[in-house]
Amino acid sequence: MCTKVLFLDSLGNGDANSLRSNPENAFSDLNSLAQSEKAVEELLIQQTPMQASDDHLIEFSEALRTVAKALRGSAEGKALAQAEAAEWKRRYELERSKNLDLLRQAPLNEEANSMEMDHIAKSPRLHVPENGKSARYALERICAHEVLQDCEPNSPIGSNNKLKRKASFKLSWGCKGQANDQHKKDIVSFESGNITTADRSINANMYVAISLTWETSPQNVLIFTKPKSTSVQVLSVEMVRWLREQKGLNVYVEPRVKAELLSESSSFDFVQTWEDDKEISLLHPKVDLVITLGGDGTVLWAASMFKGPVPPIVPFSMGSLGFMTPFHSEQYRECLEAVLKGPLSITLRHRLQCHIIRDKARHDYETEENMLVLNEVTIDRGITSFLTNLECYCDNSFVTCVQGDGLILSTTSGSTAYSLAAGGSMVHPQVPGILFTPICPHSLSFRPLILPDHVTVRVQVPFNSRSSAWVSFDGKGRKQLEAGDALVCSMAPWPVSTACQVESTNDFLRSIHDGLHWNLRKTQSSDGPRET
Ligand SMILES: NC(=O)c1ccc[n+]([C@@H]2O[C@H](COP(=O)([O-])OP(=O)(O)OC[C@H]3O[C@@H](n4cnc5c(N)ncnc54)[C@H](O)[C@@H]3O)[C@@H](O)[C@H]2O)c1
Ligand SMILES: Nc1ncnc2c1ncn2[C@@H]1O[C@H](COP(=O)(O)OP(=O)(O)OP(=O)(O)O)[C@@H](O)[C@H]1O
Repeated sequence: MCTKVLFLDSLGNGDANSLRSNPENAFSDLNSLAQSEKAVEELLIQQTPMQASDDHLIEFSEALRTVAKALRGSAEGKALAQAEAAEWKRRYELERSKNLDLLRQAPLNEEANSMEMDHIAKSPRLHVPENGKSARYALERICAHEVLQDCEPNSPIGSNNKLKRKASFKLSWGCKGQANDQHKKDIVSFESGNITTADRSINANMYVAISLTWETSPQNVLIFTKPKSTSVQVLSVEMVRWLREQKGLNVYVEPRVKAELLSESSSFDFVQTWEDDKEISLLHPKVDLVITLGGDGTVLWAASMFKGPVPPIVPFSMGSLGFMTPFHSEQYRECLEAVLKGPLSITLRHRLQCHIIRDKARHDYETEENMLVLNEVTIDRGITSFLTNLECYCDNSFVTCVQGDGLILSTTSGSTAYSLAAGGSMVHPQVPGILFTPICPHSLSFRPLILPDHVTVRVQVPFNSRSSAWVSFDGKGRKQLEAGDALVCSMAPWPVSTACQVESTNDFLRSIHDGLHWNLRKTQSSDGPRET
């Protein structure tokens, strides 16, 4: 009897605890559980005569066997999920590094073909980051801005006319951690116009005000406008004319806007556009500055046009809310004068890169394209009435299973959008992090989380899910996730810089005060009881 009690204790507590404390050992735990279960059976067979007269003992032993089976089932499930998570992670990392390599190589190869070595010799001073990068890095920087092609009016974006330099700029960080707040530290050069997130070892929280200084004057401006708005159309006509006639800039617009301008006057012939959406990928090397006329949706739209680095964006507010649109359209001349002259304060907004991995295409080399979001990626139940069943992993750790209407993975920029409506916290857009916000979870204890920016989040629809789920990217481009499909999401290396009216923190606070009337309350009068 004593032996049985000891055995019960080790099975009931020891194994379950080791599973909790060290999930990597799930497979070895499985073995020990299987052995334990077998031992229970053997014990029951050996001792049948004695237990036949002891009904309670039999009942107890059967209960024990059930517990052992349940534990084994759970450990099996966990081990499989972990093995699968590790495999997804491996595949994702492999693909990610391959894509990054391709990205790094692409401009260099293109440039090597089209450029003479004397261009390199003539290239201006380099600002290599202080921590030092390889010669290859330096060569990339030299090459990057030399090969950009200029376009004659009316020619499509990609046509090769003559070599032209894209305007270069540099960013500097006002460092609050120093004794003197005015201290500025150059982080990286932007001669190629490619803004890439700075070294992660830098304590991002120490840096507050980021300022952009033009090293050469911007020449090419791309304007995105909210469609079907008369006020926006009127302003765009005026602004394009001013940019050309007063500032002598090349202006690019979307094909729809060019048609609108031409219907206004044939003198807008100088405005450049593109014919084929594929040419949009050539926008970045051409454009020094992006202007948006609309609300936050137009900023999201503009950012979505750039699948890699994004030129600085100057967002004019012509909508109702405007968290990312600090500039007033009435003063566009003064604003643009100041921006073109520089230096200007910017908010460096992080983006998430998202990737769907289809179970059906598990063994295919080709996978779906990466999506970049400035606000958030949402996984929801779509039109089905079933609860979502979403298994979430952060790197290799199981986070939780979302049973409810869905889940929002948001940037800190998007923290004031859908995530806020679902109960997530508002976070300053320059704080690095990924918001993990459930939508109507069917559990009282499911509070939103904020994860660090270096993690990879994987959301998977399990095979036993009752329904599929739907993914949308900044509220657009809905895609279905079938059972077995997964969405993998991590911080993208290409942030979006938006110009500030005053400075990043000031603009953020103004937007939550003006846009949301955050914590607006009548001030209590002094006319009443006081602390004595
Ligand atoms: N329940 C909700 O609050 C809800 C539901 C769906 C989508 N959205 C948001 O709408 C965004 C798409 O915007 P849209 O303009 O294309 O669609 P839209 O025209 O439907 O506008 C959605 C609203 O969200 C605001 N918004 C967008 N980004 C914001 C941000 N970063 N901070 C604060 N407010 C923001 C816009 O100003 C707009 O008023 C999605 O990314 C999502 O965040 C919110
Ligand atoms: N250039 C564009 N081409 C196509 N669609 C666009 C473009 N710019 C904006 N949109 C879309 O138009 C919609 C409305 O845009 P936006 O949010 O800028 O204006 P708004 O709704 O008036 O602003 P607010 O919500 O602040 O009142 C968004 O869904 C956005 O994606």
